[in-house]
Amino acid sequence: MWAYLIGFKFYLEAQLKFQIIRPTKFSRLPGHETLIKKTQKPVSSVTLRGEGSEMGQRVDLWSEIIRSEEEDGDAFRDVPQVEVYQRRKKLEKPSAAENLVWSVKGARTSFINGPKRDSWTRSLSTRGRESIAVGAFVNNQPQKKPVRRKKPAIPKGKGVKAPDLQKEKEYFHEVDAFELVEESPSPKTKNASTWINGEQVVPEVPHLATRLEKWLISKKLNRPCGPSSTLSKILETSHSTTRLEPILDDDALDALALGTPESASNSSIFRLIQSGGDSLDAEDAPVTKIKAEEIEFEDESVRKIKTEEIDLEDELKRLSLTSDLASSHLDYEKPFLDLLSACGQMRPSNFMEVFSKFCEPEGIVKIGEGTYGEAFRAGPSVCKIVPIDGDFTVNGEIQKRADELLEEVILSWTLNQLREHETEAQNLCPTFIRTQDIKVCQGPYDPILVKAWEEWDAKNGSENDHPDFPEKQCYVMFVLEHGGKDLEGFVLLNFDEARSLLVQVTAGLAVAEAAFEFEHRDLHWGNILLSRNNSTTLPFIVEGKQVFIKTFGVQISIIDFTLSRINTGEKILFLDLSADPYLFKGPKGDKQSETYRKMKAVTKDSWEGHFARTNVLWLIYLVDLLLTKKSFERSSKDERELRSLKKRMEKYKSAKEALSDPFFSDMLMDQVS
Ligand SMILES: Nc1ncnc2c1ncn2[C@@H]1O[C@H](COP(=O)(O)OP(=O)(O)OP(=O)(O)O)[C@@H](O)[C@H]1O
Repeated sequence: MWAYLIGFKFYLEAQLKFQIIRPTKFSRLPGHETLIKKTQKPVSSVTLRGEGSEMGQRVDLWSEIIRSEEEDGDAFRDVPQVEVYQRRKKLEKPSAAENLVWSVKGARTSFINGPKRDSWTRSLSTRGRESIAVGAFVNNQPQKKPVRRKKPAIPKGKGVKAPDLQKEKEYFHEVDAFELVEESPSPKTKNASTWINGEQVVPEVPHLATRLEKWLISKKLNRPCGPSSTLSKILETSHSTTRLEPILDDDALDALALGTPESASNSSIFRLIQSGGDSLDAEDAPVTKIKAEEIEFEDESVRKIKTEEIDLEDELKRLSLTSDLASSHLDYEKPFLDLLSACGQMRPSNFMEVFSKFCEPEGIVKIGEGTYGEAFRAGPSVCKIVPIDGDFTVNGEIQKRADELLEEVILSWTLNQLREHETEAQNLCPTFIRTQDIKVCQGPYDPILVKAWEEWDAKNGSENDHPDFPEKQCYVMFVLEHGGKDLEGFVLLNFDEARSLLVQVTAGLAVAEAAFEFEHRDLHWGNILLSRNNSTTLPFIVEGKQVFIKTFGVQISIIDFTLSRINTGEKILFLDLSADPYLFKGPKGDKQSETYRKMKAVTKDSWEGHFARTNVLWLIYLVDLLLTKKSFERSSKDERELRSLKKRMEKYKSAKEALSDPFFSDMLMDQVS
């Protein structure tokens, strides 16, 4: 037992030395007193040896913790609290002046300046992404306005007075209910794999560790800490190749609450598992499994305990780690935590950490911008940075909220499934841009990014605000495959390239419709990217049928799923466009704004339902665009063909139906040519 205590003592020293004071919101842990009470008995009477305690002196650690907490309660409350970033509220009704500003790109600030760009996009300042759970039957008829999913209220204040085990159970059930480690299988694809390959780490907050940390912090406030211990070094030099897997089921909860130390250690809150090659980054998973053989103790006396007390080491380390998690995670709002979790992170990264995985800093070049995102090329990838959760406008728009981005994250990962070549895949296409990674970042723009931004501005004249962000600013960074140039800027050489563009978009939408009841809902020419390669065909599978589509050396990628609607199999994610009346007030006769209005007519302004016809509306827009806005080598016969395609498309209800149009037939092949 003495060895147990030496280890524990070292642990405490390590904590006091290395613990960064991250004031936590203990009030968010209902019932923690109960947990402590349930777990205190088996470990309450221990003997401390060594520095700071007399040999053989028996110390009731939990009593000590509880007593000192009571004594220091007020002092502890004085620990400075880290401000929690507030999510924005829904916009008030806009002023009449704002109403005048139909958000033509480049005219976000005023009409007087005139648009800086030929094309325009929309203002969706009041839009809010919605999701609803998928029922057995999805009613596509106009429905009542969806009610935003309610999150359970986080208990405020410290006063969870009456210990009640049932409440704890409910709390954990509640936490479990919001975990994002859920799989999002497609309703119709065979690919029921997790959408992030099981890489998430769900930050369960262990009450025990929090309680201990609180005590440690209070101790740190009261006395200086000594030199580092060997144990602290072990804790510090954790391996990066392990990750956390939550296993907090009922049994584990029971064990944690009621069990002996043995049972508690056997059913710990986190199970440490070895991860594969490309799993979480070191900074994302600061967890290690300590093997007895690997531990090098400096102190000979401690060496003796090496083999017999390894479980204690594990437990102490786990406490340390989970204590870390607890303190950092309690500083965040629930939607932000969910977003972090969906991105496989414990905390936000900084920009350069992420960029450095793809290229040298000098290699970063800005390549495009949207209302919300700034796109930078980083090696073979594109990093799209979207500021979130700030309380000031960016590019004239209120910043998106973490929960809105979370849905876009889920949507992006879900669409990735359509690229997975599995033997029994029912729906497959390479049309939607591949999402390689998504990370939450924090901090001001790095000077390298600012420089890249300014260089692009000097050349192209940015419509966006100069990126001056505060320390606390958070962002979502989408790491995407480079899809090429957008249709607006891409020079189509001939009719073959144009019709390949059309067939690829149509087939891609048909596949996504079949797999996920997907509608893009914003397929303007900035959201279709094109690149040239040596391909002649690309493989698609639509509802189990394989086809090869002629490319004529041009491959397209669809981007920007902000307005998109999808049925992941478990949830329907969509943006309630009825909250953004300006979207439908674009210039008369403009094909893009007419398309939004036509969508509104089709959906009857009820956006949660599946209306595959919206995809056809964007196909018609594309044909129009090719006829009127894009110049490429074409004959009058080619133009006639395009016009009659457009006419026939008026009858189609879905991209799938459109795909069977004779216009496409000679571009769809059963076998590779
Ligand atoms: N994967 C990519 N490959 C190449 N360029 C890209 C990629 N993603 C984005 N871009 C460039 O960045 C621009 C802005 O991206 P995107 O449209 O996704 O941003 P946004 O803020 O959502 O735009 P919007 O104003 O339409 O809401 C694109 O028009 C394109 O030029």
